[in-house]
Amino acid sequence: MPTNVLVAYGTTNGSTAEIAETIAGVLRKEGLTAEAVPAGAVPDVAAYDAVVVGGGLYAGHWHKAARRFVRHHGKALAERPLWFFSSGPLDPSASERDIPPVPGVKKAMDRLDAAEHVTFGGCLREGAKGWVARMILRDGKGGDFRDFERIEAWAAKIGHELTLV
Ligand SMILES: Cc1cc2nc3c(=O)[nH]c(=O)nc-3n(C[C@H](O)[C@H](O)[C@H](O)COP(=O)(O)O)c2cc1C
Repeated sequence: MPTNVLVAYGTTNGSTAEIAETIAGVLRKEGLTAEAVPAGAVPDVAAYDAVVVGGGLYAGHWHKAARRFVRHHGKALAERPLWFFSSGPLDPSASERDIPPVPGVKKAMDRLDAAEHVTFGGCLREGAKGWVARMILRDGKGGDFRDFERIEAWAAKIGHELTLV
């Protein structure tokens, strides 16, 4: 049976979900079984051999659903190959240099022995929830800074690492 990978994500406005779907799609192309699922909708990770967890960044923290997910499933996650990603910066910085995980995510990485963390650019579009989002958009500071080439390359690397096991 092919390795079964869960890509769990925490999102408010859907852009992290699209990153997670892209990662799962690349892993499937690599011959693995993979699905992207909202972190809050995963009751159990027992069926998965490896896990990727991603969250949108909000005020210096991972999205709440991603934080809860790693807290609730910590023991099982620590027993599996594990990767983290964040999606946040609304500028090209994430494509230009490595942006380290926010402190809470770094702590979870150390605790659960995650293999790697990557920060991808974020996305904020018209219709985003909340008054802060509306203010950012009003100031012309929104946009889509996700680098799907980089996302796909990262997913392919995970796929290779899992098929080597
Ligand atoms: C209220 C608010 C707070 C944010 N805080 C951060 C932040 O602390 N760091 C960051 O890099 N991006 C921040 N962002 C940008 C979001 O992380 C970005 O829009 C991300 O793509 C959202 O993911 P989602 O669409 O999956 O919810 C913030 C956006 C909003 C609207």
